[in-house]
Amino acid sequence: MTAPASRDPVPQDTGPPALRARGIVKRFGPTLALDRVDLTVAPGEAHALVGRNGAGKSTLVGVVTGLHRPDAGTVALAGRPAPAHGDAAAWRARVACVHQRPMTVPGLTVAENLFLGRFEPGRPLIGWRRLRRRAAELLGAYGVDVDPRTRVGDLTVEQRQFVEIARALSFGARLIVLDEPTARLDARGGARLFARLRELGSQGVAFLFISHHLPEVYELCATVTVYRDARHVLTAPVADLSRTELVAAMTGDGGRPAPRPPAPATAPAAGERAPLLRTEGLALTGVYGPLDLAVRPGEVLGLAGAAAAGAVAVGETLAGMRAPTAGRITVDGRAVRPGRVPDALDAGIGYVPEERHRQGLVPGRSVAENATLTVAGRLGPFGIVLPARARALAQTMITALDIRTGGPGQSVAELSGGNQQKVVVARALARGPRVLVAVAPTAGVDITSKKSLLGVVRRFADEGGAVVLVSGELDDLRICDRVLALFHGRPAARFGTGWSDRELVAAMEGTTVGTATVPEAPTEAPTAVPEAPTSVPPEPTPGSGP
Ligand SMILES: Nc1ncnc2c1ncn2[C@@H]1O[C@H](COP(=O)(O)OP(=O)(O)OP(=O)(O)O)[C@@H](O)[C@H]1O
Repeated sequence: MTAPASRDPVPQDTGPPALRARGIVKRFGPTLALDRVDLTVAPGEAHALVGRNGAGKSTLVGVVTGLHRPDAGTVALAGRPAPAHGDAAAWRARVACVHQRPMTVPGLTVAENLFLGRFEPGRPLIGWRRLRRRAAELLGAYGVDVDPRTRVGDLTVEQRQFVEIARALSFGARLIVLDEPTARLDARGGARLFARLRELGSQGVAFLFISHHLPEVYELCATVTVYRDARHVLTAPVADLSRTELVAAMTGDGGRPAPRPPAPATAPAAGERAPLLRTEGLALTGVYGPLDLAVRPGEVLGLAGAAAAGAVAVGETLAGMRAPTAGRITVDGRAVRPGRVPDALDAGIGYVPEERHRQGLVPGRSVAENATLTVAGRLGPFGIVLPARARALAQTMITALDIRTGGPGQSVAELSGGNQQKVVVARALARGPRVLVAVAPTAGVDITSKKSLLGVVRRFADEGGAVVLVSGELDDLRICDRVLALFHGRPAARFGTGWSDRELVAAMEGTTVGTATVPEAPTEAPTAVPEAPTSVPPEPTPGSGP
């Protein structure tokens, strides 16, 4: 991405900081989300802001982008005081945030989105043709190769992010906040994004980078700031801080150990080896298949691949969210009616969706209500939910999954992103499913919680459940007994335990290296039934995994 020729490149380390936040305090009711925190980002600097779920990162982003009014403290952008709270246009001209979730309007074209909010009332309207031409010029100037007539909803995540960055820069912003920008990109997409960010950085554009993925912090950023429990803990050059030191700063000394989660309600007898979940010829035309999967009790099957690989759609089909065009699904030998969520639930399939904001949570409801949504029928007579019972069940889940919340009665909308994700997992487990289908379960979850959450998934299997874990994250896939890599919806390679990162990434990208087995038939089911339970790799430890 190259800046337009008219923009003078700003040399690094000159001029006032791109961002200077001092003594920021922000409360939400009784919650102190930020306690006198500071943050300074130099021009052209890529600055990481890291911390555990609930540390206050998103709140700080809200304050420095004009979304939240701080209770105390000052914000200056490029040496000038930040605009007044509520003056959205003025904020947009100074700083922009590229979120995990699209902020662009999916139904509008790229051109329309680029010029959204740019015309003030009373100013002459611009013709569509001119709008498209100007959009093409703007995209060209920033090196974004996208047709301005494309609907934003039809863009890939990567293209959408580039459009959002180009849009922000065209408004004049020289500070861009990136909130987990690589969470939904594959490895190549992430590399392309970083390359463009570096280019922009060399032209003086500063980035505030929020990520739970520590290797990315080391790869992209010069400086890192750590917040913990609403406080600023440290700011240091990334090169001066080892991974262990960084994790220690994030977790502090009082890192709570992950308690054991409740066992699945209907754990099958040990030694039962018939597949619990099976698919036969499962296919969704143009997306994936046909697929023959077989997952036994005690097993975690990984489906590796980004959304484009069809892996997410397989998960959605198993959960009844999508009707397949062919094939069938059985749980414990019984056919599950396809395309219906209630039937999948009744068959014992628990589901952790990818898009927790869209599919996962009811925002206005409490943690207890959300966590127990799928078990309402069991929480009291005649379908009446007894709040005390719901709260008690939710409290078990809060403890088991280390959900940082004021209590079961708190609204989920008030939780940090990572803690919301844990509520989604809690809900999937609340019903005591026999099969768990989890799509990108650790997205947005901090390093310590990630470990405990993957531990929960692994234990669910160890206690007799069957798991299908759909993810492009290598750390997620490390807990799997077997991994099937999909490419364009077809099995590209399968692995037992002990694969190398390079092998698996290559398989997800459609090439094979090393010891991967390329399935001849469209099946991943092992030909021989293992005699003993497959070995479980050790859980990632803080410091050894991101
Ligand atoms: N709108 C809100 N109402 C009430 N409390 C809130 C609200 N937004 C955030 N909080 C609380 O403020 C604290 C900080 O949350 P924040 O979202 O800033 O954390 P975070 O570091 O971004 O976490 P994550 O990594 O999980 O996204 C949390 O305790 C959270 O519950």
